[in-house]
Amino acid sequence: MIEISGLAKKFKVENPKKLSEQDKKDPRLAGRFFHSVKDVSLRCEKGQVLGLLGPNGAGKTTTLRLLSTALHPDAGSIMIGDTDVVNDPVSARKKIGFLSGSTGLYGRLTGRENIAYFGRLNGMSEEDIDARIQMLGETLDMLSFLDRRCETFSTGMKQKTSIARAVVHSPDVVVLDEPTTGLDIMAAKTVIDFIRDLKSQMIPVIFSTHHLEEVTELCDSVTVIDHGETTFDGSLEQFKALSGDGLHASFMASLKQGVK
Ligand SMILES: Nc1ncnc2c1ncn2[C@@H]1O[C@H](COP(=O)(O)OP(=O)(O)OP(=O)(O)O)[C@@H](O)[C@H]1O
Repeated sequence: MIEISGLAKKFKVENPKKLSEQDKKDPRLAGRFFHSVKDVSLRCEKGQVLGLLGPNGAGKTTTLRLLSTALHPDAGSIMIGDTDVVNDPVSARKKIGFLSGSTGLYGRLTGRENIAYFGRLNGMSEEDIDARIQMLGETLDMLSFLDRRCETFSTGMKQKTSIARAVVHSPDVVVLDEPTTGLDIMAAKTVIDFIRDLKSQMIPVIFSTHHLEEVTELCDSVTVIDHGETTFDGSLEQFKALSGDGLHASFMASLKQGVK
């Protein structure tokens, strides 16, 4: 189970002139600080898939980076089971598989070498790494290109390799930041099937997306973040019930109504 409550994170704005026009007008900008995440709470039970939705700049990536220990929050708590992520990030990191939108692969290493390197960082034996890569290679349909250098990879090949790398150590929970963005239909389907497979193993998954059809297909619960605050956190059924007019209308309603 993953439980986040009252999460907040602000960034010091070094050069206000460099802010985007959207950020300059954003009420989260206060003096020299931009309060990217102001009050985010969510809950994802064992074996559930949670879809994190929100407009551009809402604070989804910042929330997921806080959850994955890449950032330290200013306020709030994050629990994975009985592990306190904020106060014990080293233990928490072993439990989390995190796909960030920005992690690069080592271009001169093969896909297999990139994944194996992370396995070693996580203290896995060579035997376990080999077996795990074989399994992930099959599930993510990567066997045909695993032994090529990553610098030759397509976007889809890179994303599959990044996902395999994120979960090589068999984490208890998986956190994916926009895992299907930029992928073609076949690669996106493989990633969706992979998330479904994690769910069947009772591994909770939190992923951010702008694709509402992925939410219908995969999610048990939905959290909407708007301007750094949770405006909806509930089951897919409750989310659908926000409007009788489809998921897009539910999303719009979740922003307007500020339903908690
Ligand atoms: N290091 C930083 N310094 C200053 N502002 C930041 C920093 N990181 C993020 N922000 C701002 O915080 C806000 C939230 O950003 P974040 O990337 O979390 O949004 P998002 O919901 O993931 O957006 P998108 O859907 O576009 O990926 C944005 O306005 C962004 O410009």
